[in-house]
Amino acid sequence: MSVTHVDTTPPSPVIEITGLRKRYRSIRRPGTTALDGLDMVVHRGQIHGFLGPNGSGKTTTLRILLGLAAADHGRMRVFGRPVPQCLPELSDRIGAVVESPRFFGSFTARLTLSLLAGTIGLPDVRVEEVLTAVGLRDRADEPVKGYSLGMRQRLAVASALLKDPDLLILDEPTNGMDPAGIREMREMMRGLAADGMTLLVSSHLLSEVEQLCDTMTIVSRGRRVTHGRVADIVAAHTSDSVTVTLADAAEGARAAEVLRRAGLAISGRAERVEVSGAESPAAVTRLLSDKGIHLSGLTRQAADLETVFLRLTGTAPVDGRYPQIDHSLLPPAARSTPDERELTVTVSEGAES
Ligand SMILES: Nc1ncnc2c1ncn2[C@@H]1O[C@H](COP(=O)(O)OP(=O)(O)OP(=O)(O)O)[C@@H](O)[C@H]1O
Repeated sequence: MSVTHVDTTPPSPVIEITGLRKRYRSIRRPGTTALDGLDMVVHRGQIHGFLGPNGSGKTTTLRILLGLAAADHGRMRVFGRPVPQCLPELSDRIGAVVESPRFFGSFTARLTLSLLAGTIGLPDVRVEEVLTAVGLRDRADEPVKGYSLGMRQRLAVASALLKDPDLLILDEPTNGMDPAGIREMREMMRGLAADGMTLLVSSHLLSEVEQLCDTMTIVSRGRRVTHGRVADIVAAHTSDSVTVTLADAAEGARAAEVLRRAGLAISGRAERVEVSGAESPAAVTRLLSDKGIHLSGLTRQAADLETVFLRLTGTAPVDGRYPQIDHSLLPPAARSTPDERELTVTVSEGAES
């Protein structure tokens, strides 16, 4: 009889960042703390949104992760290997568009990619594959100088895809694009994730992250303020209010009276009554049906996403208190005190400003 061993070890995260700190120093001006103990975890197969207002440290984090800048402190692992030390051995597995893409304007996209493919020993068939993946094949023989911003971004993504990476890192990939371009970019990223790629995508727009990403890390002033599944974070900040619609204004008044007597806060008027403080929408339905009042409709009030984002990122972190995490949103296993986390931080030498 053969015995099958099932490996129950959870796969290590694709990206694991702990306590990352970076201060840009200046001789003439006071320095800037860009990262103040940032933590982030990205698991395999996710599209992970890295969300924060302008200046919150997203680009700095991505640059450090890719070895384009050095951290002052912190620990980073990609595919379980420490970086930046192991970046050379990981380079084939990571594609990134972090700096503004620059191309020779008189070259076509096909020529640009073909030259890049040649330098890493890839055949031209790979160029055709990436042109198809980013939806540029029809325009691939036009000079890049005639390309829109969205097309240039797609060309940049195509160049990052040439080596068929397992992890793709994109810094604000839809910046400056029109709605059609944003939609195309989103569909392209979803297609890549569907093929098994892990994506880390930075953005300052919650609505964009909500439409694209499975999970996210929200950062403010160089610290993580919350992280987890996008749907869970949005739900956790959704208002508990519901709007019930009754047959007419008289029925609305009766319903309002019943709900008020049950201790719920009521607003609105006529046949639409807004209720907050109920345990659940079902509790509202039950209270009313017990009194013979029947609803024509019940809607949960949607979260105002931008308000959620501002509430999370608007919290003023206190310097020296690290990290500022919304513990209420973490799964119990992930909760630890800031002090416990501080112990896991190692120092990497060699800061670059
Ligand atoms: N090379 C640099 N020298 C000095 N300060 C810098 C440098 N790069 C970034 N900063 C500062 O570090 C902070 C974080 O900047 P960073 O670009 O990482 O934020 P971001 O979240 O990517 O912002 P954005 O969404 O505007 O791109 C900001 O205060 C920024 O002004």
